[in-house]
Amino acid sequence: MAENTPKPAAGTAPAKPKPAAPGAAKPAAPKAARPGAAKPAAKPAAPRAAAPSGVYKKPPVDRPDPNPFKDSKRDAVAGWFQERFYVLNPIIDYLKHKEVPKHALSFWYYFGGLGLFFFVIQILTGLLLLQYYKPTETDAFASFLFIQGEVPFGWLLRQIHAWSANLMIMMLFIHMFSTFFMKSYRKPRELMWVSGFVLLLLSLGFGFTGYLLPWNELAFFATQVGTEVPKVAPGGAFLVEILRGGPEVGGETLTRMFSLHVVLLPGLVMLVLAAHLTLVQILGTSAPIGYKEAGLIKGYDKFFPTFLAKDGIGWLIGFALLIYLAVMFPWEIGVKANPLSPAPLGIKPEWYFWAQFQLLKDFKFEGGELLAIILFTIGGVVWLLVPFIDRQASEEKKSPIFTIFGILVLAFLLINTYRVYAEYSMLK
Ligand code: HEM
Ligand code: HEM
Repeated sequence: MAENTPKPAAGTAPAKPKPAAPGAAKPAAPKAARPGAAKPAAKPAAPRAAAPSGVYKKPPVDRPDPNPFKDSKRDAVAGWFQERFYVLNPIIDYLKHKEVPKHALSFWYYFGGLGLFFFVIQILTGLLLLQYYKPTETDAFASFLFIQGEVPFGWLLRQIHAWSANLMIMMLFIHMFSTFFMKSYRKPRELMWVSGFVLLLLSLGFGFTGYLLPWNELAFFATQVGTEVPKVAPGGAFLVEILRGGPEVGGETLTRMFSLHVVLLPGLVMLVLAAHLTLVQILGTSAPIGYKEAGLIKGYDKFFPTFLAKDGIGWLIGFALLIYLAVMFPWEIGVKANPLSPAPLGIKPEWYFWAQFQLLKDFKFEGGELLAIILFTIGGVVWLLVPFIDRQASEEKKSPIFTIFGILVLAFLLINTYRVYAEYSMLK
């Protein structure tokens, strides 16, 4: 009997129960009243031949058996779920066959998973911080001090949240550039690139909005500088007011940054992330152009469970690094923000905005800031559309021009970031 299969061995998939397809194994014959059904199944199914001639009788509908599993044994957990969610069986079967190619560059496939890992850490620690954090001008810094000094392990939570934010963004940059240089964005993975790019923007938004929350001096003035930027663009003054909740950074800004940080951004990230990860599952992992033809693929790992287990090792290493950094290199607490005091020396944003920050500093001539914003926006749009512009890669042909473009973008980011680092480390 199909439903009554012998007990499957632990770890192996239990034999698939037959879904209640119409007309499947079980004859539809005795259509017993469905439990809970309002009316008993119309009339007992009369044999078709017995219909009096001339009177049209609808043929009986062949409904699925409401419980095709009544005789099955329910002792295997996986089997129990499979009975209830059998419509998902084709998807599970599909995922079981997913494979990840092994080659010299396989190492770079771990960074997307690491970004995901640090994001999960952010959600967990963020929710715990929320139990004590108070997002008001008067209480924010005090609650932040309370978390750091009084709450049991509060200091560790805050340090983990702050370090994991940095590690997450670092992983995303590595993930983005590695997928760029492997040309993983090429057909049919364009939307993986586009959704990934949106995720990077949202994650930068997380960093920007979170930075103000401790309400210390550095965060306050950095947010003032950061929210000032759009002002030079047409309609920018309006955007600045929206961001700040008024003409200046103040309590309203804190409320806005807080709500963006803990409500809007998490919701948006979850949506886009769901799309990104679904695409990862549907389209699978790409291999660099020409690798297969040149015999450079050394084999394949099953995604479930082999690659996932390897991902897990990466997460353990990431976690160890995170705890080490959080304990050994605590982020400073600073002093409470005072909007009336003059801006102290050395105000700068988080490191992941340094390249743009430097560009704005370099373009300090008449109209320069607007030009910098325009250049950056055009650069961002081209970067977003790369999968659609790089036709060569989509035809599985090498596209060295795009590799050079990627190297230039990376060099620009690294050099400008280093310039800010060098300049500001001298101020200390
Ligand atoms: C649902 C997810 C999240 C929640 C509920 C949350 C919540 C919070 C709260 C309550 C604070 C203020 C406490 C404090 O400053 O120590 C905070 C700070 C912060 N958050 Fe989040 N957060 C989340 C996700 C993220 C993500 C994904 C990132 C970055 C990519 C991030 C980056 C930051 C940063 C940089 C700070 C300031 C850290 C500091 O200097 O103390 N957060 N977050
Ligand atoms: C929260 C942010 C992100 C998460 C959690 C994430 C997660 C992942 C994961 C788990 C994979 C599969 C394994 C791998 O190749 O690493 C993947 C693949 C991919 N991601 Fe992301 N990603 C994020 C952001 C990005 C960004 C910023 C980009 C680029 C702009 C991007 C582009 C891609 C592409 C093109 C692939 C396909 C890789 C291939 O098939 O070789 N992702 N992502």
